[in-house]
Amino acid sequence: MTIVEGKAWHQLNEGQLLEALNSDIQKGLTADEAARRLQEHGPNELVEKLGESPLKLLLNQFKDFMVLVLLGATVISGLLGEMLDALTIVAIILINGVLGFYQEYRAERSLRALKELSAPSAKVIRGGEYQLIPARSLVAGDVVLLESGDRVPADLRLLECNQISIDEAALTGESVPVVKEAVTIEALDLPLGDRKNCGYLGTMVTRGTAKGVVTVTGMNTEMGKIANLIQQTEEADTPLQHRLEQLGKILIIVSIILTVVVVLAGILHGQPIYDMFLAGVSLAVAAIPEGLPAIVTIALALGVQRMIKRRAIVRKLPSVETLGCASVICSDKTGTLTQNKMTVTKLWLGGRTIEVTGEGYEPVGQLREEGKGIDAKGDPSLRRLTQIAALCNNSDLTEQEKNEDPKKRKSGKGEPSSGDSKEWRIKGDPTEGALLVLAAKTGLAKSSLNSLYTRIKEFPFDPERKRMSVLVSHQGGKLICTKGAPDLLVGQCAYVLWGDQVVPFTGTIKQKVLAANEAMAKDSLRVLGFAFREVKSYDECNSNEEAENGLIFVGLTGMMDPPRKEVKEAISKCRQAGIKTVMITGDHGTTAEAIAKSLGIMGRGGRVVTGAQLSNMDDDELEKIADDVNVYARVSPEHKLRIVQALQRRGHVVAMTGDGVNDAPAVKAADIGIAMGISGTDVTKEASALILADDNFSSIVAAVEEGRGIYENIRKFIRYLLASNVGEIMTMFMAMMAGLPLPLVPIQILWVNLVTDGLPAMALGVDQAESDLMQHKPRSAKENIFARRLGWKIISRGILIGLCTLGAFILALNEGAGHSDQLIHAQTVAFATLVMAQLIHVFDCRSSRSIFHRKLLENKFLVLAVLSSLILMIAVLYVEPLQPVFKTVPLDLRDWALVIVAAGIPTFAMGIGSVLGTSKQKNNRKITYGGSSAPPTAVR
Ligand SMILES: Nc1ncnc2c1ncn2[C@@H]1O[C@H](COP(=O)(O)OP(=O)(O)OP(=O)(O)O)[C@@H](O)[C@H]1O
Ligand SMILES: [Ca+2]
Repeated sequence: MTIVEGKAWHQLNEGQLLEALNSDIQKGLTADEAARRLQEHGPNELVEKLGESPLKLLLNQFKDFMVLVLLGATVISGLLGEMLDALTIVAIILINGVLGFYQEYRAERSLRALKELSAPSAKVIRGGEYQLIPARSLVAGDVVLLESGDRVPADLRLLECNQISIDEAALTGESVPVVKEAVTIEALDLPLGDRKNCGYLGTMVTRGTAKGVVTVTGMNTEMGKIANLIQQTEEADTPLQHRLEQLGKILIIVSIILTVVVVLAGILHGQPIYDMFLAGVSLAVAAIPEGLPAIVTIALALGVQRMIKRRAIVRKLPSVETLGCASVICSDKTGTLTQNKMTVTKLWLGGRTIEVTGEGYEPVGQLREEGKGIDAKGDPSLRRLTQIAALCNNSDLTEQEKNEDPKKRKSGKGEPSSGDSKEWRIKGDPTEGALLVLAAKTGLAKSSLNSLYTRIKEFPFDPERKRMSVLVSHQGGKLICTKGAPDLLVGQCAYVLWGDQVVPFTGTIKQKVLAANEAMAKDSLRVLGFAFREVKSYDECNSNEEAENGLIFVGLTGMMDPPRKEVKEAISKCRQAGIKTVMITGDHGTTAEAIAKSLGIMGRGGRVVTGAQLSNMDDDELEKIADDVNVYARVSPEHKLRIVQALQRRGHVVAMTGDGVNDAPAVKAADIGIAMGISGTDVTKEASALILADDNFSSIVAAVEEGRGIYENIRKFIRYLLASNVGEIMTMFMAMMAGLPLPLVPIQILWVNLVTDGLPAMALGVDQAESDLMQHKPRSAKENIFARRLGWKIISRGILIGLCTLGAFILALNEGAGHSDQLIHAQTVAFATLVMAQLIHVFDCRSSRSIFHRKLLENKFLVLAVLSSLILMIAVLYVEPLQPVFKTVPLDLRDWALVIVAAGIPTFAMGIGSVLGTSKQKNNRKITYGGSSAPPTAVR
């Protein structure tokens, strides 16, 4: 416990506290002072247990069991006087280790960079101004603002509390949020949970707002004290990584068994024991796909980086895999499907309809009724409406310098800024901003109201009530001003303003209001209602229930919120990909439906379900209809959780967006929880697997696309690596069984493992997606990695590669009968055939169909990798000093003809077969589905 003058932080009163921290509750610290303190005390971070040091990572590469065996083999070769063998093996072990190190190091670094991207921020007052800064640069004495949904960014003493509750479960285990108060507490020894005037790093604000001063930061915080206990939660492997690790273990055992069989068979057929031992060890090393986990991590990490470029930030690596399986995307409407650039275009006031012209936030435009302009000043109900709109409002409308375009700045030769270098901007909620623009168009500025009215209290907006109110006082008295969803607001009104008369809110008038609401909603407008009443004493307004009652209804505003341009295309892409899009919105059903229709979300027979209907359904009923619903409107956040669960019970893999605190449970429950990067709260972000940097629906679809591509790429290189290994083993196995000499010498096997297997496999990890990637149904989350005939392909191509290599070996052996270098020549032919067969086969692995279905040179990395492998092979064959090392002789043109024919067979024979197969399939399909109306099916 940090003690100041013998007292703990919670015991100090405001004056003592600010003095102790040398801060100012109004102005905060100055930027200089904050920088100085940051320098002195260090960043506000929990010191992480360092990841593996690079050196340790490097040494780890040599701990591998097989590498140890290889080293043993080296020692034996050395002892037997085969110095060249020994040196080469050592060199290969070293290169292998360095490559492995590089892979893992890169994977680790990109994962760390990801972590930093989703780092939290803090709202502070510095030098008298509000700022958003990275939480790590907070210092003691900083004045911090908290609001619902925030993560507390350091340990704070709270000095102003506005109905704030904080969930401290992360610290105390207590799951009920603690109500905080800005009081001074006498008692010294209090459990953390009882220190009602403090907030602690890492806890979550569930409602209300507060202002506090940072007392301690980083490892000195309460969370810091227990950080060593909690941060050991290691990054878990993704399910795929886990499965591949198990697969790797099985493959090790199989390879060792096969190797032992090969060695024994060789010895029985009279091969020298030492040769067979070395060959066996090399074969085992080659056959074990030791690089697999690292390549998977790289494929995932690089994919994640591509996603960042497409504005989707992955917080949890396993979600990359789940993304590819998504079958339903549930999305918020406002800001995600639409632009959240609101403009009021229509008003309804006591039976009159008024059009508003002008676009964007510039307060220039006209109000017209039946084609004629109207004078706002002489229109009492209009003035009342704009007054409520501006008072019951937490946003600001300002004219600011345009952010200069960096490109222009370069070319512009310091010209004086022209007239349109300023633009109107909104600080805060666009819905409220649009209302300020409307008020300004009638000549009413919020700033001029502020001098006449004092805000006493606010009943903040919450998505449950769907309205907000303020209590203000002015010379003439006190006023409640309310705005919110009209269908709910009418229930709180007893009177209505009709012209300049206040009359009872009868059933007929209510019907008129609701009809006007519907009519605007049909035009896709977002409709808000406005109401007010005079109050005599503040006692009438202790809670929102008391305050928002017996109100006088004034009118409606309808605002346009255009759909985001890219979204329509993204939605149709989803449809082709067998992914359903569902809109979940707090907005009115008719508005939601109109927008859903314009975006193509509502299919034939689609349904709109409202929150009220949802509340009347039990979970079974919801589950029954869940597949047919396209739009959920006027929902409360807790409905979202039910929707996710219903869809999951229907067998869907659900992606769900959210922004507010109350969305967090649904976001957490979804298979892919998605938080908004701009409008989202910390709580939701922390519950999410994916953050949308631009809040944009199309970024979700981009992420799904990447997710699918990454998975397919992983399958591609698994296919390549394993087929290569099967080929290597089969060559040796069959030769030994047939009593032939060794077709490949150990050093060649090691070379193939290092060069031919390694580089191209990595290039496959970043391969372009196939063109039909988003044209077939999502794969099942339970799908085996070898599904869709991948296992069959691996084994069949592997065996074919082995057969062809062996065939070339036998032909060369027979042809060269009698020559002194007969065997070494045949071995060189086998070596070249194996390498070429793999380098041709790698192009086949890019396609789920055949080599003829992809552009050959599309993947530049692959072309480079294959070229380097080729060059290295040619070097091994033709550079004289290398020949004795790799036991090769130069090949002539006739040899090459044999090599190329033999190496081409596995890929091209199967490729031609598959082309014939596909055309047959196509014909069949036409018959089955009757032409072009065929549903999207996987052509696998
Ligand atoms: N600042 C506000 N003040 C008063 N009422 C509001 C305010 N913002 C929204 N509303 C009302 O509450 C309703 C629900 O708003 P909410 O923010 O929950 O969802 P939304 O923004 O309409 O849509 P989505 O859930 O798709 O983002 C709105 O339709 C509107 O009628
Ligand atoms: Ca290998």
